[in-house]
Amino acid sequence: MKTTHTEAVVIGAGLSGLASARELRRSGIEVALLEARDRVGGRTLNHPIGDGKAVELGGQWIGPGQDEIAALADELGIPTFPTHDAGKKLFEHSGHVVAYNGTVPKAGPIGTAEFGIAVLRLERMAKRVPPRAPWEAPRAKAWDRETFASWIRRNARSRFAREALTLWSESVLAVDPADISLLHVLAHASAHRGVIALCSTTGGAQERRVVGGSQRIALALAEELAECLRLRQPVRRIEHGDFVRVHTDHAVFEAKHVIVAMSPTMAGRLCYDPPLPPERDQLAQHMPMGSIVKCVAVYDEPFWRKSGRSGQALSDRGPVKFAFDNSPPDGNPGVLLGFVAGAHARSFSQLAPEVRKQRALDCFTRWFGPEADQPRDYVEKAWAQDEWARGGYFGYMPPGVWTTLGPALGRPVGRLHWAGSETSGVCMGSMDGAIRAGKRAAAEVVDDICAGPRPMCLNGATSELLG
Ligand SMILES: Cc1cc2nc3c(=O)[nH]c(=O)nc-3n(C[C@H](O)[C@H](O)[C@H](O)COP(=O)(O)OP(=O)(O)OC[C@H]3O[C@@H](n4cnc5c(N)ncnc54)[C@H](O)[C@@H]3O)c2cc1C
Ligand SMILES: [Mg+2]
Repeated sequence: MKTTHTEAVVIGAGLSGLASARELRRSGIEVALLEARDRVGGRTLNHPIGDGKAVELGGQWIGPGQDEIAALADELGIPTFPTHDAGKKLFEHSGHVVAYNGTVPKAGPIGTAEFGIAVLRLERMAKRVPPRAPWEAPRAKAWDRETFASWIRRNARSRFAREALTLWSESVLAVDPADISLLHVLAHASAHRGVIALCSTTGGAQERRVVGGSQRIALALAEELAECLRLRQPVRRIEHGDFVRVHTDHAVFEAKHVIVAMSPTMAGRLCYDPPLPPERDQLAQHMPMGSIVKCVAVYDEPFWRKSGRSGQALSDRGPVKFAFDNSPPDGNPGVLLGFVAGAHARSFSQLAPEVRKQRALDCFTRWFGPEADQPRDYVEKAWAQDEWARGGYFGYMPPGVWTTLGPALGRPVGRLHWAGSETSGVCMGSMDGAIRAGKRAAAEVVDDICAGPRPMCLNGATSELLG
Protein backbone atom coordinates (compact mmCIF):
# COMPACT_ATOMS: atom_id res chain seq x y z
CA MET A 1 0.00 0.00 0.00
CA LYS A 2 1.22 3.48 -0.82
CA THR A 3 2.64 5.45 2.14
CA THR A 4 2.26 9.23 2.17
CA HIS A 5 4.50 11.28 4.45
CA THR A 6 3.13 14.42 5.98
CA GLU A 7 3.37 16.42 9.21
CA ALA A 8 -0.07 15.93 10.66
CA VAL A 9 -3.05 13.74 9.91
CA VAL A 10 -6.58 14.82 10.77
CA ILE A 11 -9.19 12.05 10.79
CA GLY A 12 -12.77 13.11 10.11
CA ALA A 13 -13.92 15.98 7.88
CA GLY A 14 -16.83 17.13 10.02
CA LEU A 15 -16.68 20.73 11.19
CA SER A 16 -14.14 19.85 13.87
CA GLY A 17 -11.66 18.12 11.57
CA LEU A 18 -12.07 20.79 8.91
CA ALA A 19 -11.36 23.48 11.51
CA SER A 20 -8.30 21.56 12.72
CA ALA A 21 -6.89 21.10 9.24
CA ARG A 22 -7.46 24.76 8.42
CA GLU A 23 -5.64 25.92 11.55
CA LEU A 24 -2.73 23.59 10.93
CA ARG A 25 -2.38 24.80 7.36
CA ARG A 26 -2.49 28.39 8.55
CA SER A 27 0.46 27.60 10.82
CA GLY A 28 2.35 26.22 7.84
CA ILE A 29 1.96 22.59 8.81
CA GLU A 30 1.44 20.03 6.10
CA VAL A 31 -1.68 18.00 6.72
CA ALA A 32 -3.69 15.12 5.31
CA LEU A 33 -7.41 15.27 6.15
CA LEU A 34 -8.92 11.79 5.90
CA GLU A 35 -12.68 11.28 5.68
CA ALA A 36 -14.50 7.95 5.52
CA ARG A 37 -17.51 9.22 3.58
CA ASP A 38 -17.76 10.60 0.08
CA ARG A 39 -18.69 13.99 1.54
CA VAL A 40 -17.64 16.45 4.21
CA GLY A 41 -19.71 17.91 7.04
CA GLY A 42 -20.24 14.81 9.20
CA ARG A 43 -23.24 15.52 11.40
CA THR A 44 -24.18 18.51 9.23
CA LEU A 45 -25.98 17.51 6.04
CA ASN A 46 -28.02 19.50 3.54
CA HIS A 47 -30.97 18.09 1.64
CA PRO A 48 -31.88 20.00 -1.55
CA ILE A 49 -35.48 21.24 -1.83
CA GLY A 50 -35.28 22.88 -5.27
CA ASP A 51 -34.25 26.33 -6.57
CA GLY A 52 -30.81 25.85 -5.02
CA LYS A 53 -32.37 25.82 -1.55
CA ALA A 54 -31.75 23.23 1.14
CA VAL A 55 -32.94 22.02 4.53
CA GLU A 56 -30.71 20.40 7.10
CA LEU A 57 -30.94 16.77 8.15
CA GLY A 58 -28.27 17.29 10.81
CA GLY A 59 -27.07 20.20 12.96
CA GLN A 60 -28.46 23.57 11.94
CA TRP A 61 -29.05 26.24 14.60
CA ILE A 62 -26.64 28.86 15.84
CA GLY A 63 -27.37 30.73 19.07
CA PRO A 64 -25.93 33.62 21.09
CA GLY A 65 -22.44 32.91 22.43
CA GLN A 66 -21.71 30.52 19.56
CA ASP A 67 -19.23 33.06 18.30
CA GLU A 68 -16.78 30.72 16.60
CA ILE A 69 -19.28 29.24 14.16
CA ALA A 70 -20.91 32.64 13.63
CA ALA A 71 -17.55 34.28 12.87
CA LEU A 72 -16.58 31.44 10.56
CA ALA A 73 -19.83 31.68 8.58
CA ASP A 74 -19.26 35.42 8.34
CA GLU A 75 -15.66 35.02 7.20
CA LEU A 76 -16.78 32.53 4.52
CA GLY A 77 -19.46 34.96 3.32
CA ILE A 78 -22.30 32.67 4.37
CA PRO A 79 -25.21 34.65 5.84
CA THR A 80 -27.52 33.55 8.64
CA PHE A 81 -31.17 34.45 9.29
CA PRO A 82 -33.51 34.31 12.27
CA THR A 83 -35.49 31.12 12.86
CA HIS A 84 -39.16 31.69 12.04
CA ASP A 85 -40.64 32.54 15.42
CA ALA A 86 -43.82 34.55 14.72
CA GLY A 87 -47.17 33.16 15.75
CA LYS A 88 -48.51 30.83 18.41
CA LYS A 89 -46.73 27.68 19.50
CA LEU A 90 -48.62 24.47 20.17
CA PHE A 91 -48.45 22.11 23.12
CA GLU A 92 -50.07 18.69 22.91
CA HIS A 93 -50.60 17.43 26.43
CA SER A 94 -52.85 14.63 27.73
CA GLY A 95 -54.66 14.44 24.39
CA HIS A 96 -55.33 18.18 24.02
CA VAL A 97 -53.58 20.69 21.77
CA VAL A 98 -53.29 24.18 23.24
CA ALA A 99 -51.69 27.29 21.75
CA TYR A 100 -49.26 29.40 23.77
CA ASN A 101 -46.79 32.28 23.51
CA GLY A 102 -43.27 32.46 24.92
CA THR A 103 -40.76 29.66 25.46
CA VAL A 104 -42.51 27.46 28.02
CA PRO A 105 -46.07 26.17 27.65
CA LYS A 106 -48.37 26.73 30.59
CA ALA A 107 -50.58 24.11 32.18
CA GLY A 108 -52.24 25.06 35.42
CA PRO A 109 -50.64 26.96 38.34
CA ILE A 110 -49.09 23.98 40.16
CA GLY A 111 -47.42 22.37 37.17
CA THR A 112 -46.21 25.69 35.82
CA ALA A 113 -44.82 26.76 39.19
CA GLU A 114 -43.16 23.40 39.79
CA PHE A 115 -41.52 23.44 36.39
CA GLY A 116 -40.32 27.01 36.97
CA ILE A 117 -38.78 26.12 40.33
CA ALA A 118 -37.12 22.98 38.93
CA VAL A 119 -35.58 25.02 36.13
CA LEU A 120 -34.33 27.65 38.59
CA ARG A 121 -32.68 24.89 40.64
CA LEU A 122 -31.05 23.42 37.56
CA GLU A 123 -29.82 26.85 36.42
CA ARG A 124 -28.35 27.48 39.87
CA MET A 125 -26.59 24.11 40.02
CA ALA A 126 -25.32 24.47 36.44
CA LYS A 127 -23.60 27.73 37.40
CA ARG A 128 -21.46 25.73 39.83
CA VAL A 129 -20.22 23.30 37.16
CA PRO A 130 -17.03 24.39 35.37
CA PRO A 131 -17.80 23.40 31.76
CA ARG A 132 -14.17 22.57 30.98
CA ALA A 133 -13.88 20.31 34.03
CA PRO A 134 -17.32 19.19 35.26
CA TRP A 135 -15.64 16.70 37.63
CA GLU A 136 -14.40 19.67 39.65
CA ALA A 137 -17.87 20.93 40.54
CA PRO A 138 -18.31 21.13 44.33
CA ARG A 139 -21.02 18.45 44.35
CA ALA A 140 -19.74 16.58 41.29
CA LYS A 141 -19.79 13.12 42.85
CA ALA A 142 -23.35 13.45 44.14
CA TRP A 143 -24.63 14.94 40.90
CA ASP A 144 -22.86 12.28 38.87
CA ARG A 145 -24.33 9.49 40.96
CA GLU A 146 -27.89 10.06 39.82
CA THR A 147 -29.76 10.11 36.56
CA PHE A 148 -31.68 13.14 35.39
CA ALA A 149 -34.83 10.97 35.68
CA SER A 150 -34.35 10.37 39.41
CA TRP A 151 -33.68 14.09 39.95
CA ILE A 152 -36.90 14.91 38.05
CA ARG A 153 -38.86 12.43 40.20
CA ARG A 154 -37.53 14.00 43.38
CA ASN A 155 -38.02 17.59 42.27
CA ALA A 156 -41.29 17.53 40.35
CA ARG A 157 -44.53 15.85 41.37
CA SER A 158 -46.99 17.12 38.79
CA ARG A 159 -47.36 15.28 35.53
CA PHE A 160 -46.84 18.51 33.59
CA ALA A 161 -43.53 19.42 35.24
CA ARG A 162 -42.20 15.89 34.85
CA GLU A 163 -43.20 15.76 31.21
CA ALA A 164 -41.88 19.22 30.44
CA LEU A 165 -38.48 18.30 31.92
CA THR A 166 -38.49 15.02 29.99
CA LEU A 167 -39.30 16.90 26.79
CA TRP A 168 -36.44 19.26 27.56
CA SER A 169 -34.04 16.31 27.86
CA GLU A 170 -35.31 14.74 24.65
CA SER A 171 -35.22 17.94 22.65
CA VAL A 172 -31.98 19.45 23.93
CA LEU A 173 -29.93 16.28 24.39
CA ALA A 174 -31.77 13.62 22.31
CA VAL A 175 -31.54 11.45 25.42
CA ASP A 176 -34.09 9.99 27.85
CA PRO A 177 -33.64 11.38 31.36
CA ALA A 178 -33.17 7.82 32.68
CA ASP A 179 -30.04 7.37 30.56
CA ILE A 180 -28.05 10.46 31.47
CA SER A 181 -26.10 11.69 34.47
CA LEU A 182 -27.50 14.76 36.22
CA LEU A 183 -23.94 16.11 36.14
CA HIS A 184 -23.91 15.84 32.35
CA VAL A 185 -27.17 17.76 32.12
CA LEU A 186 -25.67 20.49 34.31
CA ALA A 187 -22.36 20.49 32.43
CA HIS A 188 -24.19 20.83 29.13
CA ALA A 189 -26.28 23.72 30.45
CA SER A 190 -23.12 25.30 31.83
CA ALA A 191 -21.28 24.89 28.53
CA HIS A 192 -24.12 26.75 26.84
CA ARG A 193 -26.16 29.59 28.28
CA GLY A 194 -28.33 27.66 30.67
CA VAL A 195 -31.37 25.41 30.66
CA ILE A 196 -33.94 27.73 29.10
CA ALA A 197 -31.55 29.29 26.58
CA LEU A 198 -30.88 25.77 25.28
CA CYS A 199 -34.51 25.39 24.19
CA SER A 200 -35.26 28.92 23.02
CA THR A 201 -35.47 30.40 19.56
CA THR A 202 -35.10 34.16 20.05
CA GLY A 203 -32.24 34.67 22.52
CA GLY A 204 -31.42 30.96 22.65
CA ALA A 205 -29.71 28.04 20.95
CA GLN A 206 -32.29 27.85 18.12
CA GLU A 207 -32.04 31.54 17.29
CA ARG A 208 -30.49 31.57 13.81
CA ARG A 209 -30.09 29.38 10.77
CA VAL A 210 -27.68 29.34 7.87
CA VAL A 211 -28.97 30.55 4.53
CA GLY A 212 -28.70 27.61 2.14
CA GLY A 213 -28.15 25.11 4.98
CA SER A 214 -25.42 24.66 7.58
CA GLN A 215 -23.45 22.11 5.56
CA ARG A 216 -22.42 25.04 3.34
CA ILE A 217 -19.89 25.95 6.03
CA ALA A 218 -18.23 22.54 5.80
CA LEU A 219 -18.38 22.59 2.00
CA ALA A 220 -16.71 26.02 1.88
CA LEU A 221 -13.94 24.85 4.23
CA ALA A 222 -13.46 21.73 2.09
CA GLU A 223 -12.96 23.91 -0.97
CA GLU A 224 -10.15 25.75 0.82
CA LEU A 225 -8.65 22.45 1.91
CA ALA A 226 -9.09 20.61 -1.40
CA GLU A 227 -5.37 19.80 -1.66
CA CYS A 228 -5.19 17.94 1.63
CA LEU A 229 -8.69 16.42 1.78
CA ARG A 230 -9.04 12.72 0.96
CA LEU A 231 -12.60 11.41 0.82
CA ARG A 232 -13.55 7.70 0.97
CA GLN A 233 -10.63 6.95 3.28
CA PRO A 234 -12.06 5.12 6.30
CA VAL A 235 -9.30 4.96 8.89
CA ARG A 236 -9.03 1.56 10.55
CA ARG A 237 -5.81 1.57 12.54
CA ILE A 238 -3.37 4.01 14.11
CA GLU A 239 0.14 3.03 15.12
CA HIS A 240 1.60 5.61 17.44
CA GLY A 241 4.90 6.14 19.21
CA ASP A 242 7.71 8.42 18.06
CA PHE A 243 5.55 9.13 15.04
CA VAL A 244 2.14 8.01 13.84
CA ARG A 245 1.15 5.70 11.05
CA VAL A 246 -2.50 5.89 10.00
CA HIS A 247 -3.98 3.04 7.98
CA THR A 248 -7.06 3.51 5.82
CA ASP A 249 -8.62 0.88 3.56
CA HIS A 250 -6.56 2.20 0.68
CA ALA A 251 -3.43 3.92 1.95
CA VAL A 252 -1.01 4.61 4.79
CA PHE A 253 -0.13 8.06 6.10
CA GLU A 254 2.91 8.74 8.27
CA ALA A 255 3.09 11.90 10.32
CA LYS A 256 4.27 13.44 13.56
CA HIS A 257 0.82 13.91 15.05
CA VAL A 258 -2.73 12.83 14.46
CA ILE A 259 -5.97 14.57 15.41
CA VAL A 260 -8.95 12.25 15.79
CA ALA A 261 -11.89 14.57 15.04
CA MET A 262 -15.04 12.61 15.75
CA SER A 263 -17.23 11.58 18.67
CA PRO A 264 -15.65 9.37 21.36
CA THR A 265 -17.96 6.57 20.19
CA MET A 266 -16.54 6.66 16.68
CA ALA A 267 -12.97 7.22 17.93
CA GLY A 268 -13.37 4.08 20.05
CA ARG A 269 -13.98 2.01 16.93
CA LEU A 270 -10.48 2.56 15.56
CA CYS A 271 -7.67 0.12 16.42
CA TYR A 272 -4.79 1.67 18.28
CA ASP A 273 -1.33 0.14 18.39
CA PRO A 274 -0.24 0.22 21.17
CA PRO A 275 -3.72 0.09 22.73
CA LEU A 276 -5.07 3.27 24.27
CA PRO A 277 -4.59 3.79 28.00
CA PRO A 278 -7.51 2.17 29.84
CA GLU A 279 -9.09 5.46 30.92
CA ARG A 280 -9.37 6.70 27.37
CA ASP A 281 -10.69 3.39 26.04
CA GLN A 282 -13.16 3.08 28.90
CA LEU A 283 -14.29 6.63 28.22
CA ALA A 284 -15.06 5.68 24.62
CA GLN A 285 -16.93 2.62 25.90
CA HIS A 286 -18.99 4.72 28.31
CA MET A 287 -19.95 7.73 26.20
CA PRO A 288 -22.81 6.68 23.89
CA MET A 289 -24.49 8.79 21.24
CA GLY A 290 -28.00 10.18 21.65
CA SER A 291 -30.75 8.90 19.36
CA ILE A 292 -32.43 11.27 16.96
CA VAL A 293 -34.50 11.13 13.80
CA LYS A 294 -35.21 14.29 11.84
CA CYS A 295 -38.42 14.20 9.78
CA VAL A 296 -38.81 16.89 7.13
CA ALA A 297 -42.04 17.58 5.21
CA VAL A 298 -41.98 20.08 2.33
CA TYR A 299 -45.16 21.95 1.24
CA ASP A 300 -45.88 24.50 -1.48
CA GLU A 301 -46.17 27.13 1.24
CA PRO A 302 -46.00 27.43 5.04
CA PHE A 303 -49.80 27.19 5.35
CA TRP A 304 -49.72 27.11 9.18
CA ARG A 305 -48.54 30.72 9.21
CA LYS A 306 -51.89 31.85 7.72
CA SER A 307 -53.73 30.71 10.83
CA GLY A 308 -51.24 32.47 13.12
CA ARG A 309 -49.18 29.41 13.99
CA SER A 310 -45.44 29.49 14.29
CA GLY A 311 -44.94 25.89 13.18
CA GLN A 312 -43.39 25.15 16.56
CA ALA A 313 -44.98 22.38 18.58
CA LEU A 314 -44.23 20.26 21.65
CA SER A 315 -45.98 16.98 22.36
CA ASP A 316 -46.07 14.42 25.15
CA ARG A 317 -47.52 11.90 22.71
CA GLY A 318 -45.20 11.70 19.74
CA PRO A 319 -43.64 9.95 18.00
CA VAL A 320 -42.64 13.47 16.84
CA LYS A 321 -42.15 15.27 20.16
CA PHE A 322 -41.15 18.70 18.88
CA ALA A 323 -41.44 20.57 15.60
CA PHE A 324 -40.30 23.76 13.92
CA ASP A 325 -40.98 25.79 10.81
CA ASN A 326 -37.81 25.09 8.86
CA SER A 327 -38.69 26.99 5.69
CA PRO A 328 -36.00 28.95 3.86
CA PRO A 329 -35.81 32.72 4.58
CA ASP A 330 -38.41 33.63 1.93
CA GLY A 331 -40.91 31.03 3.20
CA ASN A 332 -40.94 29.26 -0.15
CA PRO A 333 -41.41 26.32 0.02
CA GLY A 334 -42.92 25.69 3.47
CA VAL A 335 -40.97 23.18 5.54
CA LEU A 336 -42.01 21.46 8.76
CA LEU A 337 -39.27 19.78 10.76
CA GLY A 338 -40.12 17.16 13.36
CA PHE A 339 -37.81 15.39 15.80
CA VAL A 340 -38.18 11.88 17.16
CA ALA A 341 -35.77 11.52 20.08
CA GLY A 342 -34.37 9.09 22.62
CA ALA A 343 -36.21 5.78 23.13
CA HIS A 344 -38.91 6.94 20.67
CA ALA A 345 -36.23 7.24 17.99
CA ARG A 346 -35.08 3.69 18.64
CA SER A 347 -38.53 2.13 18.18
CA PHE A 348 -39.49 4.53 15.35
CA SER A 349 -36.42 3.53 13.35
CA GLN A 350 -37.53 -0.10 13.41
CA LEU A 351 -40.80 0.67 11.60
CA ALA A 352 -41.20 0.37 7.84
CA PRO A 353 -40.42 3.61 5.96
CA GLU A 354 -44.03 4.22 4.87
CA VAL A 355 -45.26 3.66 8.44
CA ARG A 356 -42.69 6.11 9.80
CA LYS A 357 -43.67 8.72 7.26
CA GLN A 358 -47.38 8.36 8.08
CA ARG A 359 -46.73 8.52 11.85
CA ALA A 360 -44.74 11.72 11.43
CA LEU A 361 -47.38 13.25 9.13
CA ASP A 362 -50.12 12.22 11.61
CA CYS A 363 -48.40 14.38 14.22
CA PHE A 364 -48.15 17.35 11.86
CA THR A 365 -51.82 16.86 10.92
CA ARG A 366 -52.99 16.79 14.56
CA TRP A 367 -51.19 20.09 15.11
CA PHE A 368 -51.51 22.00 11.84
CA GLY A 369 -54.55 20.53 10.08
CA PRO A 370 -55.28 18.19 7.14
CA GLU A 371 -53.06 20.11 4.68
CA ALA A 372 -50.09 18.73 6.60
CA ASP A 373 -50.92 15.22 5.42
CA GLN A 374 -50.02 15.95 1.79
CA PRO A 375 -46.44 17.20 1.58
CA ARG A 376 -44.84 17.46 -1.83
CA ASP A 377 -41.67 15.91 -0.42
CA TYR A 378 -40.87 13.96 2.73
CA VAL A 379 -37.41 13.00 3.89
CA GLU A 380 -35.99 11.77 7.18
CA LYS A 381 -32.67 10.84 8.64
CA ALA A 382 -32.16 8.42 11.52
CA TRP A 383 -28.67 9.25 12.75
CA ALA A 384 -28.22 5.98 14.66
CA GLN A 385 -28.37 4.22 11.28
CA ASP A 386 -25.60 6.38 9.89
CA GLU A 387 -22.48 4.22 9.64
CA TRP A 388 -20.13 7.12 10.42
CA ALA A 389 -22.14 8.85 13.15
CA ARG A 390 -24.12 6.06 14.88
CA GLY A 391 -26.36 8.57 16.64
CA GLY A 392 -26.82 12.22 17.47
CA TYR A 393 -26.89 14.98 18.34
CA PHE A 394 -23.75 14.10 20.33
CA GLY A 395 -22.17 11.76 22.84
CA TYR A 396 -23.29 12.07 26.47
CA MET A 397 -22.27 10.69 29.84
CA PRO A 398 -24.38 8.22 31.83
CA PRO A 399 -23.93 8.39 35.64
CA GLY A 400 -20.45 7.96 37.06
CA VAL A 401 -18.50 8.71 33.91
CA TRP A 402 -17.62 12.41 34.17
CA THR A 403 -16.16 12.04 37.66
CA THR A 404 -14.08 8.97 36.88
CA LEU A 405 -13.13 9.18 33.20
CA GLY A 406 -13.98 12.79 32.28
CA PRO A 407 -10.38 14.09 32.37
CA ALA A 408 -9.47 11.63 29.57
CA LEU A 409 -11.94 13.24 27.15
CA GLY A 410 -9.62 15.87 25.70
CA ARG A 411 -6.24 14.84 27.09
CA PRO A 412 -3.78 13.89 24.32
CA VAL A 413 -2.27 10.41 24.35
CA GLY A 414 1.28 10.96 23.17
CA ARG A 415 0.92 12.08 19.57
CA LEU A 416 -2.81 11.42 19.46
CA HIS A 417 -5.01 14.47 19.92
CA TRP A 418 -8.77 14.51 20.35
CA ALA A 419 -11.13 16.95 18.63
CA GLY A 420 -14.88 16.58 17.97
CA SER A 421 -17.66 18.72 19.42
CA GLU A 422 -17.87 16.53 22.55
CA THR A 423 -14.39 17.65 23.63
CA SER A 424 -15.22 21.35 23.78
CA GLY A 425 -15.90 22.89 27.17
CA VAL A 426 -17.64 25.81 25.46
CA CYS A 427 -20.86 24.97 23.61
CA MET A 428 -20.17 21.26 24.03
CA GLY A 429 -21.84 19.09 21.39
CA SER A 430 -22.69 21.90 18.98
CA MET A 431 -21.33 23.02 15.63
CA ASP A 432 -19.65 25.84 17.52
CA GLY A 433 -18.10 23.35 19.94
CA ALA A 434 -16.85 21.34 16.97
CA ILE A 435 -14.99 24.38 15.61
CA ARG A 436 -13.56 25.26 19.02
CA ALA A 437 -12.38 21.68 19.67
CA GLY A 438 -10.81 21.49 16.21
CA LYS A 439 -8.88 24.70 16.79
CA ARG A 440 -7.78 23.62 20.28
CA ALA A 441 -6.45 20.28 19.02
CA ALA A 442 -4.65 22.04 16.17
CA ALA A 443 -3.04 24.43 18.68
CA GLU A 444 -1.77 21.42 20.67
CA VAL A 445 -0.15 20.02 17.54
CA VAL A 446 1.35 23.37 16.54
CA ASP A 447 2.80 23.74 20.04
CA ASP A 448 4.31 20.26 19.95
CA ILE A 449 5.74 20.67 16.49
CA CYS A 450 7.16 24.09 17.28
CA ALA A 451 8.68 22.80 20.52
CA GLY A 452 10.34 19.92 18.66
CA PRO A 453 13.57 19.87 16.65
CA ARG A 454 11.95 21.67 13.73
CA PRO A 455 13.70 25.04 13.43
CA MET A 456 10.80 27.28 12.47
CA CYS A 457 7.03 27.24 12.41
CA LEU A 458 6.06 29.80 9.85
CA ASN A 459 3.42 29.98 7.23
CA GLY A 460 4.56 28.15 4.14
CA ALA A 461 7.35 26.28 5.94
CA THR A 462 8.25 23.06 4.15
CA SER A 463 7.56 19.75 5.78
CA GLU A 464 10.07 17.45 7.36
CA LEU A 465 9.44 13.97 5.99
CA LEU A 466 9.30 10.97 8.24
CA GLY A 467 10.28 7.39 7.71
C1 LIG B 1 -29.92 15.71 13.91
C2 LIG B 1 -28.89 16.60 14.54
C3 LIG B 1 -29.25 17.88 14.91
C4 LIG B 1 -28.31 18.73 15.48
N1 LIG B 1 -28.65 20.02 15.73
C5 LIG B 1 -27.69 20.92 16.03
C6 LIG B 1 -27.96 22.30 15.99
O1 LIG B 1 -29.07 22.72 15.66
N2 LIG B 1 -26.95 23.17 16.30
C7 LIG B 1 -25.70 22.73 16.60
O2 LIG B 1 -24.83 23.55 16.85
N3 LIG B 1 -25.40 21.41 16.62
C8 LIG B 1 -26.36 20.50 16.31
N4 LIG B 1 -26.06 19.17 16.24
C9 LIG B 1 -24.72 18.71 16.67
C10 LIG B 1 -23.65 19.06 15.64
O3 LIG B 1 -24.12 18.81 14.35
C11 LIG B 1 -22.41 18.21 15.93
O4 LIG B 1 -22.01 18.35 17.28
C12 LIG B 1 -21.21 18.63 15.07
O5 LIG B 1 -21.58 18.78 13.71
C13 LIG B 1 -20.14 17.58 15.21
O6 LIG B 1 -19.02 17.89 14.41
P1 LIG B 1 -17.70 17.01 14.56
O7 LIG B 1 -16.83 17.42 13.47
O8 LIG B 1 -17.26 17.06 15.96
O9 LIG B 1 -18.19 15.50 14.34
P2 LIG B 1 -18.83 14.84 12.99
O10 LIG B 1 -19.63 15.88 12.27
O11 LIG B 1 -19.51 13.61 13.42
O12 LIG B 1 -17.57 14.54 12.13
C14 LIG B 1 -16.81 13.37 12.28
C15 LIG B 1 -16.36 12.94 10.92
O13 LIG B 1 -15.51 11.81 11.06
C16 LIG B 1 -15.81 10.89 10.04
N5 LIG B 1 -15.37 9.58 10.48
C17 LIG B 1 -15.88 8.79 11.44
N6 LIG B 1 -15.16 7.66 11.56
C18 LIG B 1 -14.17 7.73 10.65
C19 LIG B 1 -13.09 6.88 10.28
N7 LIG B 1 -12.89 5.69 10.87
N8 LIG B 1 -12.25 7.28 9.29
C20 LIG B 1 -12.42 8.47 8.67
N9 LIG B 1 -13.42 9.31 8.98
C21 LIG B 1 -14.28 8.95 9.95
C22 LIG B 1 -17.31 11.00 9.87
O14 LIG B 1 -17.72 10.54 8.60
C23 LIG B 1 -17.52 12.51 10.03
O15 LIG B 1 -17.43 13.18 8.80
C24 LIG B 1 -26.99 18.28 15.69
C25 LIG B 1 -26.63 16.98 15.32
C26 LIG B 1 -27.57 16.14 14.74
C27 LIG B 1 -27.15 14.75 14.33
MG1 LIG C 1 -19.76 18.07 11.43
